[in-house]
Amino acid sequence: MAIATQGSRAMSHLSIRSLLIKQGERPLCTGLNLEVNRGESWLILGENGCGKSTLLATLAAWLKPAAGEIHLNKQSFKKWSGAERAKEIAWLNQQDDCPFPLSVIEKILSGRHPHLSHWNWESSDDLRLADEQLARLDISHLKHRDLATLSGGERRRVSLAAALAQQAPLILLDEPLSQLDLRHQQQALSVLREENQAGRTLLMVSHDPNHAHQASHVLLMFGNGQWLAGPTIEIMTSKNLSALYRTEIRSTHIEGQEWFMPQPR
Ligand SMILES: Nc1ncnc2c1ncn2[C@@H]1O[C@H](COP(=O)(O)OP(=O)(O)OP(=O)(O)O)[C@@H](O)[C@H]1O
Repeated sequence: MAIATQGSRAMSHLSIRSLLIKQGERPLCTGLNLEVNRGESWLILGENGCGKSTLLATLAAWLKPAAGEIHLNKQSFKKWSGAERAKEIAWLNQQDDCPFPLSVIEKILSGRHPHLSHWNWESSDDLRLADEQLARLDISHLKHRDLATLSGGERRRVSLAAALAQQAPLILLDEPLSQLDLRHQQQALSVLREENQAGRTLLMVSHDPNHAHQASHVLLMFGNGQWLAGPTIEIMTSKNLSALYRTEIRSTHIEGQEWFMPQPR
C-alpha cells in the first residue's frame, strides 16, 4: 500500500525516512518515507485516531518517533536547537485553550518569540505583523479581548493568526478550519493559499478531502501503520478515499473541478 514520493534533493525541505510512529504498541505509521520539497502543500487525511496529530507533533519535534529519521533543510532534526527550529517550523495544534489569562494580541505576539533575543520586547515591526494577521483573519475587533471569552471559531482563528505571525518557512496545520463557519473557512483557505504562493511549505491535517483542491500532494493514513502518499492527482481517487474512510465516496465534476462526497448509508 505504501509508496515513496520522488523529490528533487536540491529543494528538500523536510525529508522523512523510514519513520515509525506508535501509540503504545500500536503502529500508527510504519516505514514512512516522504520527501517534502520547499513550496509544496500537503494534505493529510485519515479516520479519527489514525495518527494524523501524532505525526504532526512528531514533525514539530514535540514527540519522538519510535524509529526513523527526519531531516529539516537537509540537516538531521537532532542537530537543530529548539530555538533555531522554532524559526523554521510553525505548528498549529488542536489546543486553543490557555490555562492563564491572555489577550488575543499577546497570543499572536507569542508567535514572534522565536525571533526575539532574550529580554527584548516586540518591535513596531512585530506589532505591525500581528495587526496584519488579525486583519487577514477578520479578528481585528477582538484584539484586546481575553482568549477565554472567545467563541470556539474565534479562538481557532486567533491560533492560526499566531502561527502565521511566526513567519516560519514550514507550517504544520492540525485542522486549522475546525469550528470555522463557511465564510471564514474560505477566508482561511485563501490566506493559506497566499502563504503557499509566497513560498511557504504547508502540511495540513483535515477531514475534508475537497481541501485537496489547493494541495500539491496528499498523504493518506490508514490507522494500521499503512499509508499512501504522492501527487494529489494520483492519490485522490474515489477508490482510495472509500478504502481510507471505509465508506463509499463518489466524485462529481463541477466546472472542471472534482468534488468528493460520501454516499448515504
Ligand atoms: N496520551 C495518549 N495515551 C493513549 N493514547 C493516546 C494518547 N494520545 C493519543 N492517543 C491515541 O493515539 C491515536 C492517534 O491519535 P491522534 O490524535 O494522532 O489521531 P488523529 O488522527 O489526529 O485523530 P482525530 O482525527 O480524531 O483528530 C488515537 O487512537 C488516540 O486515542
